[in-house]
Amino acid sequence: MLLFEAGVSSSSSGLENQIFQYIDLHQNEFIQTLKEWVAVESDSIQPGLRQEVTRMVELTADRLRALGATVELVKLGSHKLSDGQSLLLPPLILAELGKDPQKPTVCFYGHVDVQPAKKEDGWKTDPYTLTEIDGNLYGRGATDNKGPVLAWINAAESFRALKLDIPVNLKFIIEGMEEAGSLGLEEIIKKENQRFFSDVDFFVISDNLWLSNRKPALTYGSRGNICFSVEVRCGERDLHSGSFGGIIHEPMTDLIALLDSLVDTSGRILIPGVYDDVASLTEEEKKLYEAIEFDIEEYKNNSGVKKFLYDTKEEILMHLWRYPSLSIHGIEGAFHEPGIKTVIPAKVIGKFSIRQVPHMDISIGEHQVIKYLEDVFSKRNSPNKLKVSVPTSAMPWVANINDPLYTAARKAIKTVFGQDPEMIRDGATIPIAQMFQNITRKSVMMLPVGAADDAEHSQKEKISRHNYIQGTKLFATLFLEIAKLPGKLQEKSNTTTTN
Ligand SMILES: NCC(=O)N[C@@H](Cc1c[nH]cn1)C(=O)O
Ligand SMILES: [Zn+2]
Ligand SMILES: [Zn+2]
Repeated sequence: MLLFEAGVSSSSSGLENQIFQYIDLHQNEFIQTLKEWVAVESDSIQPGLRQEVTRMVELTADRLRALGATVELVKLGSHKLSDGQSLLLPPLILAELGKDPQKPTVCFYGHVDVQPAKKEDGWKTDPYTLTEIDGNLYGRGATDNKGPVLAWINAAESFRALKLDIPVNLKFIIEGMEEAGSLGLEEIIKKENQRFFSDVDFFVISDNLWLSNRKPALTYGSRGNICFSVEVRCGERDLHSGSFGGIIHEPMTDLIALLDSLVDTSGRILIPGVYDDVASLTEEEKKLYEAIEFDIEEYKNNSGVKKFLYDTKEEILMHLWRYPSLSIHGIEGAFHEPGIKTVIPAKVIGKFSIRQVPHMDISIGEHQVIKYLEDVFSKRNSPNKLKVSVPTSAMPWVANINDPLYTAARKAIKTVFGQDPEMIRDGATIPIAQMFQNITRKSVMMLPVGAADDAEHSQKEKISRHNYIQGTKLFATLFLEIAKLPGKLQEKSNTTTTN
């Protein structure tokens, strides 16, 4: 069996200690860089902030160049906004550090765009000023995903600073549109499959959280997502509700009825056929849920919500990971500011999404939803215009946990955190996971460093100093563990799915 020649000797624990010491000593510098990154309002959702996303991508490229990496900024073109205008997408980073044919090649994916955040949303600290309170680093993007991206870069930097050979070749794919559905990404992965990705052995994504506040996790699945926009329009301009209220079919009333028809009070999706293709639950899979350590009270506390739809650990985990869910996100055109405005909006757009699971199909899901909404709408006898569109969608992903990449990660987690990881799936969507697996047929793993209470997308997003610094050590240790793997094994053993 061929071993990757990676310069790892039997004294690798001494090597690890040397690297860990360096990381501990330089932790404040690593936090300072995270502070500089969080200060960039790289919100990919609001068109007015697109320049900041591009600036953030360029800052990341500078950091990679400083590491010694070769960096390509790939143009992704533009996309259409709902008002018909077209907007440039930020470039995508493809970078590489090391090209030794004797070493395995690991490609790291991350994103440097963030969800919107405003102090007025209820943040206790300014979302774009990384603020340390009781060992936690609060700020938008701290855990999703600037912290983990920097942890990976810090890990490589630590080898360089210590003049140690990095035992793997590193590749990076860093995007600026993940939070908006990874626009333009799939095309590039297809295009680069025979070039940039051709020599990649392993893909590592660190863009999710542990299941617990304390216990590390390794992730082998994520849900997909179909995002829907439902537009109802009565005319060209808003109307005075004193002059027209009571004599017209109001778009908002139609829209609320449509949105209200989607889910029942138990959380069940009411669209006919939605559950038809959901993978059936096997006895073997059932046992996986029973064996997982999961503190319902802790998870509830993290959410700030008093009661969940389900009471048992198994039901909760299954409804997060292996069953679809439907969430309503917002209404464009609705008057949402404080005060009273007695208007009838002429056009409103409702937004909701369906998290998909194996073996649901995106196009079947789209058709089911469109047909259902048209049926519900037709029963209202409204003369208004209904338009349903799908701005973005992504497929679910499940990997084979017996892949050697997972073995390497388990060992690295045990070394750094002193305990075995919880093997988990994630209820969120990482569009690139299934793209990597489908297109490249290589091993894909998600290795989170953030804890369950990191409040991704929320008003108190944070990463703890501990997790950021231990996460940096984890990635450095992973490089060493991957270098010890038997070569070429991964060709045989990826892409098998476990539902
Ligand atoms: N950190 C991952 C994440 O939050 N991903 C988004 C991606 C997405 C899916 N549909 C639109 N964006 C998520 O909401 O899961
Ligand atoms: Zn993310
Ligand atoms: Zn996110």
